[in-house]
Amino acid sequence: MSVVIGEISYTNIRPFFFYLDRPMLKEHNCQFVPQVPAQLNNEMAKGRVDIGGISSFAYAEHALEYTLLPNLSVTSYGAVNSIFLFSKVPINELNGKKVALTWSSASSVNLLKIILEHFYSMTISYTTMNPNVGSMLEDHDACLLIGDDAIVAKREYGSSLHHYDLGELWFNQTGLPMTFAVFAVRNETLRHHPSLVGLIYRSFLQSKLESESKNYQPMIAEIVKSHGGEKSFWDHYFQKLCNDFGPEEQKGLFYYYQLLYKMKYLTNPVEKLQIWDGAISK
Ligand SMILES: C=C(O[C@@H]1C=C(C(=O)O)C=C[C@H]1O)C(=O)O
Repeated sequence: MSVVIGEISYTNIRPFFFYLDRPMLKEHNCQFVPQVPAQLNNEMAKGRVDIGGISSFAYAEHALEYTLLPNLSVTSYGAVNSIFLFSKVPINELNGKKVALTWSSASSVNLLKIILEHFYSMTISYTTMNPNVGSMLEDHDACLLIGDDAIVAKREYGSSLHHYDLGELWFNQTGLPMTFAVFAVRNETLRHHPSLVGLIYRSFLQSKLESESKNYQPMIAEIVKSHGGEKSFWDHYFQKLCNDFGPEEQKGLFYYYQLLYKMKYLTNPVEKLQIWDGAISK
């Protein structure tokens, strides 16, 4: 039986995948599934993806069925540079208005609800749509995009629309980092394949460390070719993202979960972050 690895199809997850020895992992019966976060969240919930990056919100919905992998995340301390609310009016004029949300996200969609409803005390009407600013704003006052869609939209609409970076709005209100993606494994997979989970974990960690030690340069060279944009943009983007998942990142994430539960966007509270402690020994 193979172990299915979820690979978020956005550039922000690349440091964990760029240096993976894929042929070796495939020999160990691993399979890779590249999809946007909302699809991976769903596939993991259905048991069709076993391990990999998912929206941090999806972990909260399945905290009793999944275990988090330590030291791995997509986190920002302040501006994340790829999660934007684009708006026709300044953000403080959005009360009672209509906001379109990309269907590809879970963490950022719920973070936006915290920001607008809790921090700004607004009532908003939401619609979930394809991530296309033009069609989203036909009938809405603002729209949320994430990942590479948001990076491209910022190039096009950055000077004509108000735009707000959700990582920055969160940090200004809380002083805490925001973790958008975590690495999780289904508890069932961990029970059946503990040593393979260990091998996959160490491979992610090693790829992250190698990416960092090379200052992301070989990876950025590829991204400039495949995605366009200035090298200086990508340098800044990856320098600013934090890929750790230690006590400070966990504190920010836990506070996000507490607010979501209070606002009834989570049915059950997350009592604790269950983090794998067998990572090194297995
Ligand atoms: C930083 C980002 O984080 C992503 C945002 C996610 C979400 O909103 O659910 C999920 C995974 C992350 O890769 C981004 O997409 O720009």
